[in-house]
Amino acid sequence: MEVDAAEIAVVSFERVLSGDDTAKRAVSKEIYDAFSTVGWVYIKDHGIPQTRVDSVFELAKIFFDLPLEKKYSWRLKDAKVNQGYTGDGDEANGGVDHKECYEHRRYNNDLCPSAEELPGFRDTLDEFYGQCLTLGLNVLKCLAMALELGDNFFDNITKTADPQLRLVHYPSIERKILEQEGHARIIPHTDFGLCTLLFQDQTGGLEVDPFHTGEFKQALPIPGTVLINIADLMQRLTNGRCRSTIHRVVSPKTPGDILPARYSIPFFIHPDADVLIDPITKSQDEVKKYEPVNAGEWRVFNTIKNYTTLKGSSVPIGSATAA
Ligand SMILES: O=C(O)CCC(=O)C(=O)O
Ligand SMILES: [Fe+2]
Repeated sequence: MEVDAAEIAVVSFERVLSGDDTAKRAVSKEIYDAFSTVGWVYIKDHGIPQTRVDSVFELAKIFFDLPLEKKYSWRLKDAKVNQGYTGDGDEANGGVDHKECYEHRRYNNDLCPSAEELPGFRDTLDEFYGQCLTLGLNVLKCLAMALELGDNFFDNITKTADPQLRLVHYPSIERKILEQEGHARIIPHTDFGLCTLLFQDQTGGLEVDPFHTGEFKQALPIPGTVLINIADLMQRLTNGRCRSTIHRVVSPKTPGDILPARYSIPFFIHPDADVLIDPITKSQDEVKKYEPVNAGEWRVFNTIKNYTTLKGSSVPIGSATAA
């Protein structure tokens, strides 16, 4: 079945990195327009060198090519930390994902290959992590500007935040396995933090359901860009103004019975654990659409929900969406 491309704006960040205040305001509006409609935007001229992005993709390939036993020596064990390796089948939320991941953190990062085990891995990921965090916070500064929250609003709720840099490998697989009912490379879900930066390779298969009608559209790879999508806590915080939209990864639109492998690199930005996410209303009459939630509890609850291997523990909190 043919699936159209989603209408996701491509916004140049050059005017934010080197422009004046008027230029920044114009970009902020473009970003807000995207976040309040489809919930996704492509950012180009984002300042992270392509050579760096390429080197992280190469390291991901080297890492995932290691024997399974070796990868399991860094196995993610604790949802509160949510760092390390998860094998194919370890993460699922009501369906079957065909993927393996490695999660990298800045403070809690014990389950990371050492320089002896995988030369350059930790250092490169640490640096890339810093670049993603800077870019993400700059994008959030634009959003704060557009929402008139005060430019440092998001800096103030992410001071000790420990976002998660994820390497994802979707192995080459038979089309007929992936296209079974309930199976996908990653099943439909929304992300649950504030927002996600997403670097993808050229394989394709990422799809977004922008208006939750069940009509998925392709979020095509565009070289040199990073996709940014709104996640659940931002939707709650902005009382629904910014939209956390459902997405999935399915078969790429290429012919053949065997699908090629795909790699992607999401970077999930979460607020500080002690922050209360209470919807911000713009007038006295505006009704809050969501209950306040504690950001730390929210993250742990949703992580546990996603990992089939971590289901033992539980954290009392209201219902939430996936991945
Ligand atoms: O691989 C992708 O393009 C999307 C990954 C994703 O949605 C996620 O990890 O939450
Ligand atoms: Fe996602």
